[in-house]
Amino acid sequence: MTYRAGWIHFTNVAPILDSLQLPDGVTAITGVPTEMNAALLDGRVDIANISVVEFIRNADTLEALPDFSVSVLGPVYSVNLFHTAPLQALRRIALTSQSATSVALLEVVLKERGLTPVLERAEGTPETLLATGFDGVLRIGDSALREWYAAVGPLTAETTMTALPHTGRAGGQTIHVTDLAEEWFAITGHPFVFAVWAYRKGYPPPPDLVQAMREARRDGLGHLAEVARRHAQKLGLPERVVQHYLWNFRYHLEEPDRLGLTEFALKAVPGHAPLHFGPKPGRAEKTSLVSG
Ligand SMILES: C=C(O[C@@H]1C=C(C(=O)O)C=C[C@H]1O)C(=O)O
Repeated sequence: MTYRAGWIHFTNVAPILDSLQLPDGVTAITGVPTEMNAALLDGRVDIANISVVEFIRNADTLEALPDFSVSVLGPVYSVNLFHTAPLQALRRIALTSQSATSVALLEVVLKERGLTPVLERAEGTPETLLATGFDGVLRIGDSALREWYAAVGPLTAETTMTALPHTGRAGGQTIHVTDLAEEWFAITGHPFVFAVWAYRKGYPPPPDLVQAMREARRDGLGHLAEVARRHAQKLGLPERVVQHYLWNFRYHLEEPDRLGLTEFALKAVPGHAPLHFGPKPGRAEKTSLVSG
């Protein structure tokens, strides 16, 4: 029988997915987070790297791989609130329909800061939305990374990504950029987990798929400069920017990531069912970070 995978194929998972060789009997489709969340929940795929908040909301029916995630400690660069007024003064924020986790993270951040702007789903670029009655726009993924860099770049030989300003220009106006993972770090001191690889309980992926994913991740992280070069071209961004962007992710769901996940689950989905993870890989299956 075929085992069906659904991949959110944003650039941030390129170090895992680019060199993944699917074993025989495994098929894959791709889509944005909300599409892959729905595909897993309504049974069109058997495993997907889904929005972590959907994993938490559906903890009674889902389980996740114990050693895979898309996490960061500090800024992420691609989950951004673009705004024209200061954060404290925002009245109306447009939400991307691609995201579940980042919407929930925005709600947590606003609550922690005691802010109550109106949140509405609306599509478009930050420029067009900010010109049509919204004073904040939430964006995720590759387009958010590009829009962030267009507003606050360029990166010069003397600066680093973390030194880039949080204010820039777009469409002739001043734009503030609030990185939601950086906000999370300021509030909690923990990493933020955006995605986990989840499947329906009792229907785990075949071991050769998981092994292939571990090998692909080892290969991707061991050749990060090449992955970054390829994707810099696709994104139309400098290689240094994409290399820093990718190097900054944590893909292993380690103890600090789990602490961040537990805290987010408490804040975003109070009363959720216990979270379940598959068995950790045995010694023989463990893969080191560097290839060779
Ligand atoms: C960091 C990101 O994480 C993604 C954000 C998601 C969401 O907001 O629901 C889901 C999966 C993640 O891979 C990003 O897209 O920029």
